[in-house]
Amino acid sequence: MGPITFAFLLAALAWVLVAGARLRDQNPVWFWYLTGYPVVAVRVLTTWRKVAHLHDLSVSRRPARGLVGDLVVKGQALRPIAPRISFPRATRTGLTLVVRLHPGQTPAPFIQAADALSHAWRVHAVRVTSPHRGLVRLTATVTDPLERPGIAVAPVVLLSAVVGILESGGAWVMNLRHVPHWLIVGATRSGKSALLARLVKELARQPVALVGIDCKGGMELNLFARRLSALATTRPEAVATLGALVADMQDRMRTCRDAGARSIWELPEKLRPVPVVVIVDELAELYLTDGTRAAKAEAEQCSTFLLRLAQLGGALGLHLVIAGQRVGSDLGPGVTALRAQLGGRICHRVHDSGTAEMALGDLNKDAVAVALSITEAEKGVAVCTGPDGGWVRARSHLTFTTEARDAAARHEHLPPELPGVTRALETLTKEAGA
Ligand SMILES: Nc1ncnc2c1ncn2[C@@H]1O[C@H](COP(=O)(O)OP(=O)(O)OP(=O)(O)O)[C@@H](O)[C@H]1O
Repeated sequence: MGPITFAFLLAALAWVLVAGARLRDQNPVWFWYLTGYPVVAVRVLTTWRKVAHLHDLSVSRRPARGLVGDLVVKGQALRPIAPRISFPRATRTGLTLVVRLHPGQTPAPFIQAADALSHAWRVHAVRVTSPHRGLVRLTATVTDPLERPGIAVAPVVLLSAVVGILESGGAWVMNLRHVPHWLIVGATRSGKSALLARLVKELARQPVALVGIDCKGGMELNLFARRLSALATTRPEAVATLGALVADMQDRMRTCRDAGARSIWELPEKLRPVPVVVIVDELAELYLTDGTRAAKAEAEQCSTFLLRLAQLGGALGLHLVIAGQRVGSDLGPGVTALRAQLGGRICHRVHDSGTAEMALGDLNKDAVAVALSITEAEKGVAVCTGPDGGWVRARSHLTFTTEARDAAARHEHLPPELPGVTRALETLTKEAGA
C-alpha cells in the first residue's frame, strides 16, 4: 500500500470516527439504529440457544429408541430445543423480539431469566411480557432511559397530573379520576417530597381543593400554603380536618342519593361539589403514639377517618395521596386495611425489602425486585402502577422548592372554600386558646 493510499485510509477513518461521535451526541437514536442495533441483534441471535439451555427455557424431546425386552438398544442423548424467536426488531431505546413458547411452557421462567438475558446481550434491562397466550415478548433497553430523562407532556385533564416520565418514554400521569387514591413510599432522600411538589404544582392550576396534612411541623407542605384550602400541621389538627372531610363526604352522599347519582360526576354541574385532594406527608406521624391514652385515641381516629375516606371517597370526589417511609402493620391496626384501599402505588428506593413488598407485593412480585434494585443515586426513580394496571419504572420531573412555591403563589386566588374544614380548625384553635 502506497503512502498516499495509507494517508487516505487514515483520513477516512478519522472522518468516520468524528462523524460517529457527532451523530452519537446529536442524534443518539440514529446512532443506536446504525451502530448499536446490528451488534446487539447479532449477539441476541448467536447467544439465544445457549442462554435458553442454561436457564431452563428449552425443552427436551424424547430421543428415538427401540426396546428389546427391558433393554434399550438404540437411543440418542436428550437434545434440549430452545423456543423459536422472531428476528429482533429495533426500537428507539433498544430492541424487541417475540418468543413462541413450547406447549406446556409459561412466561414465569423467562421473567426469572430476564437478568441473565440482559447480561448475555450487554443491555441495560430486559422486560418480559406476554401479549398473547403462547407468546412472550422480550423488550431490551440499551441504556437506562431514566438516567437523563427528558420532559414528558400530556393533555391537561381535571384531577390528572403529569409528574414525570416513564421508562418507555411516555408521560407518567397520576390520574385521580382513574385511580382515586395513591400510596407513595420511599426511604429518606429518595424523592417523595419532590414528587408531591410536582403533583401540587400540576394540580394548583385546576379547580380542585388541596388539603395538606403534614405533621412533621408543616415543613414540606407549608411551601404551598397559599394554594391549599387547609393545612394541618399537628395531629389534633389532622383529626379535625379529616373528621370534617368525613362529614362533608356524608353530605355528598346525600346529594348523590337525592339526585339518583352514583358519583359526583353524574350530578348536574351546578350541584357538583368541588373535588378535594388530601395530601398526607409522612403517614407514620399520624399513627405513632407516645403510649398515652389521648395519643392512642387520636391515632385511632385518624386511622378510622382515613379508612372511611379511602373506602367511600373515590366516587364522591375525595381523594387521598399518602406518602411515607413505611406502611407496615407495625404502625397500627388500620394501616393494612388502608393500604389495600390505595390502588395507585409508587415505590421509590426503600431501606428494606419489607417496605417494597408492602407497597407492591400484593400487585406484582417482579415489581418488588425492580424496586429493590433502585440505587441511592437514582433519586426520583420509582416503580409505579402503570396505565394498563401493570407496573412500570418511572422518574419524577424534578421540581425545585422555589418552583412549587411560585406555582402556589400564582394560583393563590383559586383555593376553593371548604367551610366545614375551616370551621373545625377554628374551633380547635379556640379550644386550645381557652
Ligand atoms: N426526579 C428527581 N430527579 C433528580 N433529583 C431528584 C428527583 N427527585 C428528588 N431529587 C433529589 O433528591 C433529594 C431528596 O429528595 P426529597 O426531599 O424529595 O426526598 P424525600 O424522600 O422526600 O426525603 P425525606 O423523607 O427526607 O423528606 C433532593 O435533593 C432532590 O433534589
